Amino acid sequence: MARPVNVTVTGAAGQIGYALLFRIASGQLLGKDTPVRLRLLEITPALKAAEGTAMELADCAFPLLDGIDITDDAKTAFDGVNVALLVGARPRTKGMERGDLLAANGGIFKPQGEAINAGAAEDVRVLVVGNPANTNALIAQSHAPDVPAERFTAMTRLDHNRALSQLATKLGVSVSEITKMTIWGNHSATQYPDLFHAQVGGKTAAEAVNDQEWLAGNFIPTVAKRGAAIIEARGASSAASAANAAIDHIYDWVNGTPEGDWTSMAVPSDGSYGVPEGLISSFPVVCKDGKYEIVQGLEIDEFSRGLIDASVRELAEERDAVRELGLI
Ligand SMILES: NC(=O)C1=CN([C@@H]2O[C@H](COP(=O)(O)OP(=O)(O)OC[C@H]3O[C@@H](n4cnc5c(N)ncnc54)[C@H](O)[C@@H]3O)[C@@H](O)[C@H]2O)C=CC1
Ligand SMILES: O=C([O-])CC(=O)C(=O)O
Repeated sequence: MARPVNVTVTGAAGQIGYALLFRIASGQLLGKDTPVRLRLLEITPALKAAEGTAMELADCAFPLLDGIDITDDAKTAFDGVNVALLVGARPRTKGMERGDLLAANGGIFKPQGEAINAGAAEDVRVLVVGNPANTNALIAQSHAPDVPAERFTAMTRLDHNRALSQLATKLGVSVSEITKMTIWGNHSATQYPDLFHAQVGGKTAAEAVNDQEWLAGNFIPTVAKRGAAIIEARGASSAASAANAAIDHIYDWVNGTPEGDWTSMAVPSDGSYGVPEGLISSFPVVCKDGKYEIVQGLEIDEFSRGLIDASVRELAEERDAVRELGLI
């Protein structure tokens, strides 16, 4: 049996945490041969609830679960961490301005970035789920100068999976018949799900759909606003589907994307496709040998260009706002 991998989950007592931890412990994050040691980071008032979840994890008797530690101290939580899932964040509440939200999250992601810098394992991989995910990842990354920047990523895999599902339903095909879906930009309503490079039945998805009105007026807004639609329907934000996407993101990063396919991850831009260097923006990526690479050379038409630019502009504004607040 391989050596146990240290997986830290922040916000472990929250709703995504509850949907995520059991799947990690059962081997779905890293594979059926890899034991995991879980570290749960919570704020002090939520430690008791995290203990309850840990009791339930114990009651599952997962053979791959090597141990569980619970803490409210970021330094302890990230000491020796191999996979860091940063889920806990400060949600926007009534009357809160955008700047207040960014500042409150800065108070979470700055110390967590510092703790990752201080104690993480050499091979650490970080996925930020907590919103605003891309900018929270940027804050954490900027406080971890000794960790390679590309190890900090943010989650757009839920958007990617939502896009696959919407397209499959429209075309009456299985999601497994669709490859090369891409989400560009920010995990927000400005994101751009791209059907001009997705493939289905030997054509691009845009050709297979052959309905620009549906693509622009229905598909894109449905995917981009799906989070809000779930909140409206469920009375709570997406949790199981978000946990599922986090599992997919890390699993593919570690084990590779399937041959001939790619996935979407928000990663630090190297300037590809005109996205300013350093912004943590969603791109098509291929994962291999435990690393990801941004897919190069895709032709971007005027329609896609405008939508990618708009989402990237929003990311640049968020970066400028956190810079002004002294958070990066
Ligand atoms: N990127 C994506 O696609 C998605 C992101 N999200 C975001 O994920 C985040 C978590 O969602 P839920 O689990 O539903 O929220 P939740 O409110 O149920 O749980 C969040 C947990 O984080 C904890 N927390 C707060 N500050 C913390 C800190 N400094 N350290 C450790 N834990 C801390 C809270 O005590 C709480 O238990 C939210 O920001 C949500 O908007 C949700 C769905 C999709
Ligand atoms: O809006 C939220 O809090 C949840 C979210 O990110 C999503 O479902 O995409």
